[in-house]
Amino acid sequence: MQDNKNILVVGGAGFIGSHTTLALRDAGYNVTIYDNFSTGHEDACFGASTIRGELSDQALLTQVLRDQDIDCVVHFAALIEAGQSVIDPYAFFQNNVAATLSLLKAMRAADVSKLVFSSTAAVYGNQDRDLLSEDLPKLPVNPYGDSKLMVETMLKTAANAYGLTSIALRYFNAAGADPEGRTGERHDPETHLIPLLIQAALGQRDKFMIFGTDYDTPDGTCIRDYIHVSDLASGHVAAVEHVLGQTDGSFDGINLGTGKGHSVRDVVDTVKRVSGRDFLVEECPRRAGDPAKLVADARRAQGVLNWQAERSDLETIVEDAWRFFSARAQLPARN
Ligand SMILES: NC(=O)c1ccc[n+]([C@@H]2O[C@H](COP(=O)([O-])OP(=O)(O)OC[C@H]3O[C@@H](n4cnc5c(N)ncnc54)[C@H](O)[C@@H]3O)[C@@H](O)[C@H]2O)c1
Ligand SMILES: O=c1ccn([C@@H]2O[C@H](COP(=O)(O)OP(=O)(O)O[C@H]3O[C@H](CO)[C@@H](O)[C@H](O)[C@H]3O)[C@@H](O)[C@H]2O)c(=O)[nH]1
Repeated sequence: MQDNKNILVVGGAGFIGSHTTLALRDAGYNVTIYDNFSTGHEDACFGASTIRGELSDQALLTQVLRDQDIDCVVHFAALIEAGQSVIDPYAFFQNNVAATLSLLKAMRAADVSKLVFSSTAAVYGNQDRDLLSEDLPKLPVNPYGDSKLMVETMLKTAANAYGLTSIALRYFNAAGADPEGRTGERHDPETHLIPLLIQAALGQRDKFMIFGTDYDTPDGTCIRDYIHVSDLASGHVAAVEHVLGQTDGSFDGINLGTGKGHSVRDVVDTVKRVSGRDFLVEECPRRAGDPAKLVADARRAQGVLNWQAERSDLETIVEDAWRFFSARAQLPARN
């Protein structure tokens, strides 16, 4: 148990942040959430002390870091949709890069030197190999991946210059929901594969569209490595413990994935099977900015963090997400 360590979870009201907040509290940390609630939800903060603020507000962040006596920051706040980043890249560079620099400067001013950062598999782009290991050249194919790689570069330079100790967790495709149903994926508008399929199965959408059936993959659709959000949460707890135990400034980039890939068609079939419902599936042109295949080499996380995915077989991910979405479908409409 980590008594007395204070963690600031920036973007803690969002999908992965809310699950990580629960896991950090279960591990004995004191959590403060900092969020502008642009995509997060107040009822996903679970009574943690919450501050409404912008990632770009360096003065407020410096004050919060000092007042709360923060030992480590976990930074989730970002725009997250790769496809949208092709349409409006400046928004991604502003929110994901420029605003993150404000956070890093606030940490320096407040003398907080430990950080766990949400990076992404999108930094790898298209590579000619089955599994993506951390040492590969980074070749993002969309501005979202570029924006995350820029932050990784800032963290690497800050290790030498200012003694910042950080880990960039490069997660693959986050999915699923808290097994106890306390929180789940609530992006609005939703663009992610599994929630969209479940909404189609629940009759909340009239059809599901496959973006691209002409990729160089066995069934022509994109392949991704789906990782349960509860596994991501435990990966963050392990990363926080790791950086808190380090003394000198350092940077590390570590994959959080399973090492198994599933095509879009595999996921469609799994959602139909788990839900027991059929729905219309339409084949459409590719979505701009989608790499054909992203599957993790997940060994380094095991070696460095003693972490591996426990709940991430596709069936379990879809079952947990299905339970969460079905329960919410029973609730009265909210505005
Ligand atoms: N969802 C995935 O599959 C996935 C995969 C890889 C990496 N990531 C990364 O993980 C992180 C979290 O993703 P998520 O799916 O939980 O997204 P999310 O949109 O649910 O959560 C993001 C949170 O950050 C907050 N936020 C955004 N911009 C902010 C700002 N300028 N100031 C303050 N708060 C702000 C939002 O209100 C929200 O609570 C992101 O950095 C994303 O890039 C996500
Ligand atoms: O209606 C849809 C939605 C998605 N897809 C496909 O499903 C796959 C997964 O798409 P999506 O769920 O949107 O996730 P990604 O675009 O792979 O990006 C997610 O996963 C990345 C890591 O791999 C993260 O960095 C991003 O933040 C996160 O949005 C892709 O091939 C999409 O083309 C469809 O075919 N139809």
